[in-house]
Formats: sequence, C-alpha cells, structure tokens
Amino acid sequence: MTTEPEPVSGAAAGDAAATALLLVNLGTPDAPTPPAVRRYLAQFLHDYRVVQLTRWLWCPLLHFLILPLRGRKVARKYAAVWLPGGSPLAVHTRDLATAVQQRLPGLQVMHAMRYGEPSLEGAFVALRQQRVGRVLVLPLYPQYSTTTTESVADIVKSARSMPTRMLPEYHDDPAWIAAVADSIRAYWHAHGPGEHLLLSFHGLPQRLVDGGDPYAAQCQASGQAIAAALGLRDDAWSLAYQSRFGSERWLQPATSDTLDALAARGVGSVDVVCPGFAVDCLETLEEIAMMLAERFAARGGALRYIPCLNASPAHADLLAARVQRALDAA
Ligand SMILES: C=CC1=C(C)c2cc3[nH]c(cc4nc(cc5[nH]c(cc1n2)c(C)c5CCC(=O)O)C(CCC(=O)O)=C4C)c(C)c3C=C
Ligand SMILES: [Fe+2]
Ligand SMILES: [Fe+2]
Repeated sequence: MTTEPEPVSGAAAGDAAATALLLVNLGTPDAPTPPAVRRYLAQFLHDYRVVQLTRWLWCPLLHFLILPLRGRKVARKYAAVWLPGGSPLAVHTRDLATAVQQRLPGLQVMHAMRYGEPSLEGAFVALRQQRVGRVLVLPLYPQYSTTTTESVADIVKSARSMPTRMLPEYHDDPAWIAAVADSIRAYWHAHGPGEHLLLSFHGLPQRLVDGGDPYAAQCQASGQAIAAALGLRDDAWSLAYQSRFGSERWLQPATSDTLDALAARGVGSVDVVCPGFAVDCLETLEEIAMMLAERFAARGGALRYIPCLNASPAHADLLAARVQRALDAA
C-alpha cells in the first residue's frame, strides 16, 4: 500500500526529512509462561484477519476454552526453544534489523511486531515523535496473505501519521530464491544431502484461499523456483503445509502426513526447510525440528531441519537491496 508516492531519501533520525525502515514480523510472547502466552494469543486471535468467526461465538470460545488450555500447553513449547535473549522469533528479528541497519546507514532501521512488543503502533508513535519524514514498511513475510501482510497494512493505514509505503511481498524475488537455495546447498555441503527435500510452509484455511487469498499460489511458485534453483528432479522434493489451527480444512497436504507418507515409502532421511518463515520461531524449531523430527524417527527415519535465513549476511543483503531499489525507484 502506498499512501504517498513522494521520493524518499535517507537522513538522520530527528530530521524531518529522515526516512525510517520498519521490519515487521508476526510477534511472539515476551516470556515462556502461560500468562504471557495468553496475552499474546489473545491479541493475535482477536484479529479479524486471522479468525473471522462472529465475536458472539468466538469470544466465549477464546476466553473460556482456547486461552486457558492453549496458554499452558503452548507456554511449555516456547520454554523448549527459548533463547537467553528471548523468544527465537524476537531474537532473530532484532538481529536481522541490526544487520540491515549496517547495510543502510542512511536510514533509521527499526523492527516491530504485529502482535506483542515492540508494537507496530508504538513504532509509529515513536517515529512521529522523532519527526521522521517518511516510513518504509517491510513485512517479513515472503508470501502475501490477508492473515499476515494485510493485517500489517491495517495498522499502517490506521497510523496515517506520515507518508508511509509498504514494500510488496517477495516470494519470487530471484535474490531471495537464490539465498534460500544457497542456504540449502550450504547445509548439504556441510552434512551431505538427505534422500528427500521437504519445503514446509505455514498453513492457511482452505476457505481463505477459495476466497481469493493468493498465499497458496505464491507458496507453490516459491517452492518450484527453489527446487529449480537447486536442480532437483520432481520426485526429489515435496511441498506441504504445517501448523494447522482449529478444526476447519486447511491447505493440503499437511507436513505431518507428507512425512508419514515418505516414511511409509521407506525414505530414510528427509531434509526440511521452511521458506515461508523469515526467521526461526516456535513453528519451525518446536513443531518441525523437535516434534515432527521425533515422529519421523519413530518411523525409522532421520529428519534434519535446515534453519531459516535468520540474520545471515545473505538475508540482510537481499532485504537491504530490496529497500534500496524501492528508494531508487521513488
Ligand atoms: C508465515 C506466515 C504465517 C501465516 C500465513 C499464518 C497464519 C495463521 N496462523 C494462525 C495461528 C497461529 N500461528 C501461530 C504462530 C505463528 N504463525 C506464524 C506465521 C504465520 N501464521 C509464525 C511465525 C508463528 C510463530 C510465532 C512465534 O512466537 O514463534 C500461533 C501461536 C502458536 C500456537 O498457539 O500454536 C497460532 C495460534 C492462524 C489461525 C493463521 C491463519 C488463519
Ligand atoms: Fe474477546
Ligand atoms: Fe500462524
């Protein structure tokens, strides 16, 4: 979304002409405890972009069933992956913002979260106080979805405090495809290739895709491009969707079913990479690298998890280049 098509230029913060770059990620709890997880989930799951059920039905379900039960269960999962600096998603997003700042010294680079802290709303308040001239918003979602990218756009539109421009998703950016493919190649160089590569993307209710959300098509396009960059035969890789939430039909095939099918076929080693996640988080580290790895091992195989791009130089380079291109084109 572009609210003001004026040219943008870098300058120091506090200068009315300064440009700020906001890297926005989903958000995460500030502690691996049931109260902190409930606070985070409450904000997340009240977003109408995420859950569209009528509030008369959803609010009692959420407050009396889902938050009490899920708060306890999910806090244990966060505790299993928590880092000394905080939740993995928070730590890696912060580090990525630092790395991008080093590459774009003319901009003020900040990171913000759609849910939880540091909040996107708070970032706009701070930037307004600092009299920043304009803001570029880069959602850290390679694939567009109404549930994620458009939810960030909702807040950007409501902030409306200064000229603000959202950079588009980058599911087919050759530099991003190359960075993901290179990270897989580097893993294979260090550990040897597994028998099969599984690209696991976060899922989405099928209903939203049927209603026009381009997310699944973009995941498929990303998957094909990554496999092509690696020169893989069609039977050497698969694409699947993880992290189902709720009881309605989500995108198919599910990552867990695909792994079961691979094990049943006698595939002994599977490498799993999650290209839809800019940085590692609960869904990659706990669900894939721990839970699904254990499940695959119980079926006689070895699941090896290939980390997200995180704050790697290649990731920071490609995001900085995207921002620089947007500045040059303005
Ligand atoms: C990468 C893109 C993501 C899409 C699309 C997405 C859609 C989506 N998610 C839920 C429900 C939950 N997701 C949860 C965690 C979570 N989701 C994403 C990304 C996408 N979600 C990330 C990066 C994370 C990890 C956050 C972290 O702290 O590490 C959770 C919370 C954990 C849990 O309770 O299982 C929920 C809930 C829905 C309903 C949805 C689309 C409708
Ligand atoms: Fe509510
Ligand atoms: Fe999610």
